[in-house]
Amino acid sequence: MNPPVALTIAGTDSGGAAGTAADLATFAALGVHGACVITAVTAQDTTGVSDIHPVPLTAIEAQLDAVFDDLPVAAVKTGMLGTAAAVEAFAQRVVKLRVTHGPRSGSQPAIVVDPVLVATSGAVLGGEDVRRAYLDHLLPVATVLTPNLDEARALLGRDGTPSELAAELAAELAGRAAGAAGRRRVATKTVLSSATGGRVGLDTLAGARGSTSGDSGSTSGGPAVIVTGGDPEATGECTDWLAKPGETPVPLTHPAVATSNDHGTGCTYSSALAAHLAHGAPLREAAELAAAYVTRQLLVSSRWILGRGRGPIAHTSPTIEETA
Ligand SMILES: Nc1ncnc2c1ncn2[C@@H]1O[C@H](COP(=O)(O)OP(=O)(O)O)[C@@H](O)[C@H]1O
Ligand SMILES: Cc1ncc(COP(=O)(O)OP(=O)(O)O)c(N)n1
Repeated sequence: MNPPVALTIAGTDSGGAAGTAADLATFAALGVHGACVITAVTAQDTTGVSDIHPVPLTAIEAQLDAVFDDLPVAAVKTGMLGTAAAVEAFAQRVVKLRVTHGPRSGSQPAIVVDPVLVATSGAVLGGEDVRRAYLDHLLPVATVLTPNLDEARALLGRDGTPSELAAELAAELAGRAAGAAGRRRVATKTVLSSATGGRVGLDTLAGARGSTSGDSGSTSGGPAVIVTGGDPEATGECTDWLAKPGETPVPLTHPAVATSNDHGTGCTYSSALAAHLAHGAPLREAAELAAAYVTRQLLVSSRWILGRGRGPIAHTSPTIEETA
């Protein structure tokens, strides 16, 4: 039987901790075939990022064409997109997929957006124009986004508790999704109407709204939001907050691992989430399974001494570790 397919759209990390290295290893560990679209090449190690080389937009588009024209992608995870143009191009692709397939065809991928802006080392991986492009274009059409606390604060431009930030982001994006859907509905109707001699299916119009079916994401037209992190050192626990538009945020708590080897944790979490969605898990269950996977991998690497800075979260096979 074929495995589900997940796609990562992200940058490389030459140190093998974050970016596509983390994403593809996580997909493989969770029984998913991983495809990858590279957006940027970074020179990076456990101490920081020393160089960033963005991939030209035409090459990103060509990679997207190659994957979507050939593979049945069940989930997409976006990581470092690097430029506002790349963010916008992928957002347009998502809208096109929804218009082409319709919301109830079963062939629409879940879209997990890790809105990467700054690495733990402090390196800027996306500037103000990228932040704006996320808000204006990609986040409103996502299934779920997974900002850490700093990213949630940056996206909203204000501070708050993690649960407040999650709820406010979900509300803000639901508003933007509704506004964008209205504009797209008019444009789509015009385009499809002329292409079909006036016949426009209701499913097609609903698909252009960016809503998601089932429980892979939100229920009312905007993305779900998971603000990750919490304060593990203070409490011995990590709490991620899951918010869906119009619903009270839900705390998802798991044990914290005492470790400084956590480089790549956010990438690993969002990829694990995409992998479980690709297997068909409902969103909350996928989030809990993703946190459990991250916790296990942080435990595996907690005693490693690799590199001069914050070492990598483990991407080794748990089976090999457990039998060593
Ligand atoms: N020390 C830790 N022990 C267990 N889980 C952790 C730890 N640190 C982060 N996590 C979990 O890893 C996932 C990614 O979170 P986060 O660290 O906020 O990402 P990022 O690397 O983007 O800052 C979340 O589920 C979070 O709860
Ligand atoms: C190429 C690349 N993409 C993303 C990140 C950020 O990684 P993340 O897992 O969110 O967190 P850090 O541990 O790096 O802060 C990255 N560093 N490089």
